[in-house]
Amino acid sequence: MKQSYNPYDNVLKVVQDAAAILGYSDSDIEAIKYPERELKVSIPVRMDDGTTHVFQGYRIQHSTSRGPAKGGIRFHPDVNADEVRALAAWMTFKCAVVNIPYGGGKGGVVCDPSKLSENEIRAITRRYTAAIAPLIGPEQDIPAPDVGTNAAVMGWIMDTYSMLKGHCIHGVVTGKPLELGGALGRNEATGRGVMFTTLNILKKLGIPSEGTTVAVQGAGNVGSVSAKLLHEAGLKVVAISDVSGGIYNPDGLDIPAILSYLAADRRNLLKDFNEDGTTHISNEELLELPVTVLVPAALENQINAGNAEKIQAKLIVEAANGPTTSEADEILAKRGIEVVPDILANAGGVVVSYFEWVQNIQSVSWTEDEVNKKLKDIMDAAFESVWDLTQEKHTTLRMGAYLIALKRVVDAKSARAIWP
Ligand SMILES: NC(=O)C1=CN([C@@H]2O[C@H](COP(=O)(O)OP(=O)(O)OC[C@H]3O[C@@H](n4cnc5c(N)ncnc54)[C@H](OP(=O)(O)O)[C@@H]3O)[C@@H](O)[C@H]2O)C=CC1
Ligand SMILES: O=C(O)CCC(=O)C(=O)O
Repeated sequence: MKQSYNPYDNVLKVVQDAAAILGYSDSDIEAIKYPERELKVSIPVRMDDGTTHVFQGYRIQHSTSRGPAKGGIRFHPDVNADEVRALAAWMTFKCAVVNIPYGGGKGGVVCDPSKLSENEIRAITRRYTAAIAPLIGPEQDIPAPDVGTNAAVMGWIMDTYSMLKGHCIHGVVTGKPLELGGALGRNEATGRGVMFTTLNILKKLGIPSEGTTVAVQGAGNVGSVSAKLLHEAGLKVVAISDVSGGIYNPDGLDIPAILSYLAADRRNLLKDFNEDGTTHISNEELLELPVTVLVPAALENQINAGNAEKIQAKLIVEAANGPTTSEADEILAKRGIEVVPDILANAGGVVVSYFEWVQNIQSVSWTEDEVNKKLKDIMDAAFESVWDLTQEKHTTLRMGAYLIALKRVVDAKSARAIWP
């Protein structure tokens, strides 16, 4: 099933369903079905062993109707054009649902960072940046971190772009190191937004947060910060995983100890982590645990027609982009399992990226408290508006989020008279 899965079909389906509810004609949404710009690049790199390897990369701008394209860069072996297209479109709707002045874009390089040295990753980043330089810029398209990339990679992008332009340009990329104009709070922002959203939905459903059980799939930037902040908020994180599999303790995991172990060395894997009361489970088993909240924070297509009937969680908070397929969505809705959609739940990252860009272009800096407070205000307001619309229209939260986002994108296109 995973091989034939095309995430861009998922995007088109939800957009078409939302358009039908909004009463839009095919012409109203025709332009939204096609990414505005797609660039495929070849990236020759001299590897540490002296051989030359040519990596394939992409930068795709789905929409710039509401502002410059915005979205992360993924370094992962499974990167492909349809995945980047879907990720770019999700960015368009994510920025619209939280109402920040951006369109959507995404980039990726087909590579496995776990098998590359730091020198090789830096060489890929520099050559990739040079290749996509005609498309990016603070007013055109602003990359950020995603799977397999981090603040260091963003710093190399900023440096390469600045070298090409002949002067320092902080605002070309967000999620940078603090020394290069990175925003305080950006590293934790996506997970912090996931935590705010989880607390918001629990409150609406009348479930107390204290002691509520959570399973988190993924222990990278988003998974680890989500687990940490949910743990600090009083929830009981009973399972977490990385690419090697997961660990489970029904009495609750020692999240600080696990995160210190993972942070100590990038080669540390959860399959080698042992603690009293903890059992090792697969990523598939983690998704089917008897928990109240499931937080998928790894890749797309994790909850699909093959396992949706087996999900025991009452509530899924999508920290990853596209973890649930359209088929699974229908099954979960019929089973009464609430899904807080990716474009809302994981929007904290791009919201703080927006704050970083605003600070960069104005040459000002905000405190971490200011950033976190403004983030909470935006996440809470977006959640409330989606929740209220969902109640009014009797739809899922995903549909509620798309109704708001699609209307904003169509209104912007129409105000610009993008179609003749
Ligand atoms: N970074 C950001 O700001 C944002 C990210 N997102 C989304 O969140 C998700 C995670 O991104 P991020 O945390 O940045 O990425 P990271 O690269 O930091 O972490 C990815 C995590 O997923 C694990 N993983 C990789 N492959 C698999 C697999 N096949 N099964 C289970 N786990 C796997 C990785 O394990 P290992 O480390 O062992 O390889 C790692 O724990 C993605 O969907 C991304 O698009 C959404 C909004 C913003
Ligand atoms: O911070 C950003 O600009 C985008 C982060 C991202 O790629 C995402 O939200 O999926």
